[in-house]
Amino acid sequence: MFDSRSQPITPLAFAGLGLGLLCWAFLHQFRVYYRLRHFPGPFFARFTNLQRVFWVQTARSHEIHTQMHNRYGDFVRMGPNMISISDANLIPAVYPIRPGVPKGNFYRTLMPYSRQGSAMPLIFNTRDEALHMKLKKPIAPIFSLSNVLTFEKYVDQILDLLFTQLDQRFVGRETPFDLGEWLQFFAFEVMGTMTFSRQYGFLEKGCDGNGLLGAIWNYMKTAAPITQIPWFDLVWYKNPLAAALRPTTGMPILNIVRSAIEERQATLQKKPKPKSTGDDEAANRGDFLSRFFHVQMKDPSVPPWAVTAWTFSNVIAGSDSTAVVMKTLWYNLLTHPNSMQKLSDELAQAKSKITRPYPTWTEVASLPYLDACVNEAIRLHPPFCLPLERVVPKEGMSIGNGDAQRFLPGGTVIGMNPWVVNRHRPTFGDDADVWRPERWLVGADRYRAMEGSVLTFGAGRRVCLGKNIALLELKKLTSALVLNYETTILDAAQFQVENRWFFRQWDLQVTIKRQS
Ligand code: HEM
Repeated sequence: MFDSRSQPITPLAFAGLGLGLLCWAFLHQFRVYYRLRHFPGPFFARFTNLQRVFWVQTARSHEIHTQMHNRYGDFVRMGPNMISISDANLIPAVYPIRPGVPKGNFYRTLMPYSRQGSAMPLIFNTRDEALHMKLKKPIAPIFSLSNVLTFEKYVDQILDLLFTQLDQRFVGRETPFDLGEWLQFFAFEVMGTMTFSRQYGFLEKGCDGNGLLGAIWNYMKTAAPITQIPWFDLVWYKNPLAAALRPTTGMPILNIVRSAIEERQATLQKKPKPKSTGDDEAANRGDFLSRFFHVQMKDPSVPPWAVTAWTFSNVIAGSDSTAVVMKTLWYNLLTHPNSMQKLSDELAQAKSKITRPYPTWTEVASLPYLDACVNEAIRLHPPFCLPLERVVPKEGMSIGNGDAQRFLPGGTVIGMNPWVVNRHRPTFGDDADVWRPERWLVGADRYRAMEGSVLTFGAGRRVCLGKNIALLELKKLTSALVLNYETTILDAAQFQVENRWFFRQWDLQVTIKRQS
């Protein structure tokens, strides 16, 4: 009888095995190269994603992606299996409302990972379309505009805190300070208060005292290069051995969320249980956390960890992103005195009386110039600036019209970079790179066309859930600041940007006085 254990492995067998592996690797690489050979792109992108990693590490990948599209056209092969698309008209094809074009592994790298458990899926990062619906459907109504307005009182509360601090620390002292940092503090405090009625203390202390903001930035910076080679995430970060040996980057944020939830759970347990779960009205007067608990109580199909996932989503997706747009908006208002003057005149001459010191949403929501400035800032500086990746369904799909139509085989990763799309010249004009709010004031049809072509909030099935909250904050904060303060930028050249997938800015040094 043949006994394999007794057969020594000969050098010849080794050589055969090595040769077999080499052939397999070669054929695999050739197949990967061949599938997308029709798409133009930089040479190395046909064979490796490392170039994409390198681009991210330069912190200027938005510029590199723009150059690539200028050079190669609307469809660019940026990796062996990745096609980047730049034509704003193709947004509905790449990001359809229907299911079937799920998010790619890019998003797995953005899942928080803890030592206790595995990666936590959030509405934002889950690739599983059924789970996405399960998480999103029960809470989507909370984010509708009418519901969001029930959170307006929280914005006023934080505006009050911001103004008190600005008055005490900077007004009348000619002391320069980083307005960008204070806008970030503001956005975080608003989300913390709306979400779990807690302030982090950034505004009161005037700094990132507990290191939360640093931790979030670190989390984004660590994840950014890995998003381009997601397999590496499993080897280097998301496995029990790696997690046991070093702290995971998402931990401090999760800890704050968990402690707020535990505190609330303890309070709820002390209270007498309601006779029915039907008191929607009472629950909907509270913060997000009370509404999330209410939703969970009413719907047994909601997973037990959903409240943590929803709460974490609010903190991580809703604070820094809004702050980034605020910073761009303020940088541009301060460096374009003409825009500042127009906005100030609009507020002064508004037909309906504007409440001081904090205008209400109803008073400012439809002021055309304010709206144009907000839209222009949203267009010019998207806070998430790498292609938002999706996976082509296995039957493949055709994208584009006429001669420009391309067939993408199943499994191909496709995506559009909001920075590139928002500067699509045929859509936004030849001056797409510059601040010009007036482009939004040329009629309803043009406005709608441009609005549908801005990718800052994503699009389709996975479009941002918190857009109404962001707009509420942006319009209220901007109008309140313009009405109450006279702000002067010190040195516009100091303002810097850094794109690590999350695309943030630094150093918006200003001085302020109270408006006379
Ligand atoms: C100016 C501010 C904001 C910007 C630019 C922004 C941008 C985005 C983008 C680009 C996406 C989709 C990403 C993709 O396709 O991969 C997204 C999704 C999401 N955003 Fe926002 N966001 C902002 C504010 C907020 C706020 C304030 C909240 C919540 C309070 C929020 C919650 C979410 C959630 C839950 C999703 C996931 C939606 C889904 O997958 O169904 N965002 N956001």
